[in-house]
Amino acid sequence: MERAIETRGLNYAFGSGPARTQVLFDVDLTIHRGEVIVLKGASGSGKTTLLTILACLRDMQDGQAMVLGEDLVGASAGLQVHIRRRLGFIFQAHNLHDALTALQNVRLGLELHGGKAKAQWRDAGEHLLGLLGLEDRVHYKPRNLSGGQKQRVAVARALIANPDIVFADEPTAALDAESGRIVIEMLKDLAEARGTTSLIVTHDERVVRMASRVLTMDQGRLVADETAEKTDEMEAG
Ligand SMILES: Nc1ncnc2c1ncn2[C@@H]1O[C@H](COP(=O)(O)OP(=O)(O)OP(=O)(O)O)[C@@H](O)[C@H]1O
Repeated sequence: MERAIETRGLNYAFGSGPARTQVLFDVDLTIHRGEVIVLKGASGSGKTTLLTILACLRDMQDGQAMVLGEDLVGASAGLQVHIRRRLGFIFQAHNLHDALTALQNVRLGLELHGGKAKAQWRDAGEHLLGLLGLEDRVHYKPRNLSGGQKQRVAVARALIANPDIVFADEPTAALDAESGRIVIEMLKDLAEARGTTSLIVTHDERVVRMASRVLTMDQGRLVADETAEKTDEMEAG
């Protein structure tokens, strides 16, 4: 199976000199295409730090990491941008643009990519917003949307450009149970249909139960790696 993410001996520290605090220790991780993975662990255990390194939002310091076949060690700013174009981001602070409607905000997710033809993005954007239960909010501006609705717009924006890996940090925190389930189901459908990989940092037990694999961090180390039993299908081959 093709690898989406691979790390070996990854270490990371904040600060320098006497203020230096190491927050990631010797992280070894292999994630294949099409896996929907939850990363959990106590507050401060290093989940967000690991996520932002793998998402090329933070420079590597020590160890090895490959993302989508590209080496992050010594990666130039240009290479980091190239990798980031193949990623989707769903963060808690959804950062929607106030002056734009829901649909226009979703379009922003494409501007870095320039992938889809103009006529298509609109349909794709409306389709995604519809799947997320926002068909009657397509032309609303963020100030007229609830927190959970804004979060769903951010999900659509992250997915519009067909990313190879989706990085999500507490994507369901602002959502009710049903909306949260829909978002995770979408990520699972994309995994199935396109081999999209998702790495989801969450404390939400409902999300943990839906993941195909659950990684647990404790004080900067990966301490557990559990694969959910496949009950409804057999592994091909
Ligand atoms: N910019 C920073 N400067 C210094 N220390 C930081 C910085 N960002 C995070 N840390 C520290 O690194 C450690 C790991 O933080 P991180 O945000 O990765 O944890 P987390 O597992 O995502 O926590 P949470 O579940 O609360 O979001 C914590 O001790 C935190 O205080």
